Amino acid sequence: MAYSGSHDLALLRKVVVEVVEKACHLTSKIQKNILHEEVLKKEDFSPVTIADFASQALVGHILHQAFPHIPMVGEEDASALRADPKLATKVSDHVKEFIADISLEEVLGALDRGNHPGGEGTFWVLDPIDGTKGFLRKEQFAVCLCLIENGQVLVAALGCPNLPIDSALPDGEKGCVFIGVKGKGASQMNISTKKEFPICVSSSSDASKATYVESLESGHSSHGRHAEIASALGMGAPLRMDSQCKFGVVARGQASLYLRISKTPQYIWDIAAGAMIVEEAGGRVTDLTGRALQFSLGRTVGVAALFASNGLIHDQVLAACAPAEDSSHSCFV
Ligand SMILES: Nc1ncnc2c1ncn2[C@@H]1O[C@H](COP(=O)(O)OS(=O)(=O)O)[C@@H](OP(=O)(O)O)[C@H]1O
Ligand SMILES: [Mg+2]
Ligand SMILES: [Mg+2]
Ligand SMILES: [Mg+2]
Repeated sequence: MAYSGSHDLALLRKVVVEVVEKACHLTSKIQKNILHEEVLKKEDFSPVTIADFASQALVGHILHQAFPHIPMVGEEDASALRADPKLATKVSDHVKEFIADISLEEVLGALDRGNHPGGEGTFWVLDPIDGTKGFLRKEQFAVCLCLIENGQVLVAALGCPNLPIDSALPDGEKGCVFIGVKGKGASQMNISTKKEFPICVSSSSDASKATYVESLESGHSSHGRHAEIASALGMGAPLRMDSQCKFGVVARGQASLYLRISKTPQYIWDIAAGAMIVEEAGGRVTDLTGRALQFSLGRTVGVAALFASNGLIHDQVLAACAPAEDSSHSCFV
């Protein structure tokens, strides 16, 4: 449906793509030589690195300069860095490579812009590095940014620095940005050449011939439950990959289904940008009962289990989910 609100979507798109590209360059550079002491463990034992912090500070600062009145929901904040001045300086030095005159206090302030609670209204949603474990393995990760207005994602970009540009050439050139604009479709841009082309989901309605994609880490979603659903649909082995790159590969038709059956409510920064890009590419994203995801509830979407498909096989997947799922809050099996 066409957007009829007051935002200039073309301007938003330009800023979103530029800032995601910058964050891709910054994070890719850090990824090459990241040191053990540049990785911290969060309270939930998940990793966070100087690259996550630098990426959020860079994006938070640029967005604040361009749109001072729009708040941001971001995965990270500055609390760990305020307690570790040496690490804070490292982060600040990386951000300074892109914004020469930024001070350490401005870097920390830009990071803390991520503390917005979400809900109704207009705000940015940022995952400065999605798939931090993939980032540390030197595999897939994504910089994920979108703008949400009253629960609707208006503009979204997924920067995927290590994803092959052409899925038929897995050893070929890497680095793409997936872009979606509400009502205007989705596209894929080559990070180095800036060449861009429209993308669409796969046109196959035969679920048994479809490829599905899931998280690499079995702790993030239930590989066992996914396998049961895939088996009921006659599908073969999954493609495994870290991060919201999974939404990108569904959006460009490389896979027809992304299953994410977790046990904890999913954060909006892990889902919103990728889900909108799949929908703009012609696909569908719902919980396991077929309900649309809600991005106006706060920092999570309220459900633990969801999937993205090419749309054509969506009802078959819902039927395959139904026997064991009496609600969208499914559990590990
Ligand atoms: N236990 C558990 N359950 C559910 N979800 C979790 C869990 N642990 C982590 N996370 C979130 O998963 C995000 C990474 O998801 P991925 O699909 O990239 O995982 S994987 O790396 O492919 O395994 C990851 O995002 P990042 O923190 O941005 O990497 C987390 O938000
Ligand atoms: Mg994390
Ligand atoms: Mg994430
Ligand atoms: Mg993250």
